[in-house]
Amino acid sequence: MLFHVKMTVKLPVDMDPGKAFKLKADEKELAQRLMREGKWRHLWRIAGQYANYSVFDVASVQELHDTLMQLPLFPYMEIEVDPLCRHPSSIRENDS
Ligand SMILES: O=C(O)CC1=CCC(=O)O1
Repeated sequence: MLFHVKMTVKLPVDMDPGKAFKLKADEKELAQRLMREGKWRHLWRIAGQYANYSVFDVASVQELHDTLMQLPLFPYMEIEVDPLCRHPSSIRENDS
């Protein structure tokens, strides 16, 4: 199942810089593992914002929820999720 996810990061302005650095490093490590596993298909920066558009490919809504909740930055993100399905006019046969 494919999901389009918008993540907007809102770190407290007074967060300790060392803590922020560690959170971002841990987030990157987990994100790259999920990308290697094929679960985090796309990760795009939204220009001019501390936010991203991502596409996740997971087995269920529950797996998406569990995955998002384990992200180190989860407590500091606003997350919007849209489920995706195939568009009948798409020419990309393998994009399911
Ligand atoms: O910087 C972001 O948009 C949040 C994030 C997601 C994966 C990552 O490494 O950072």
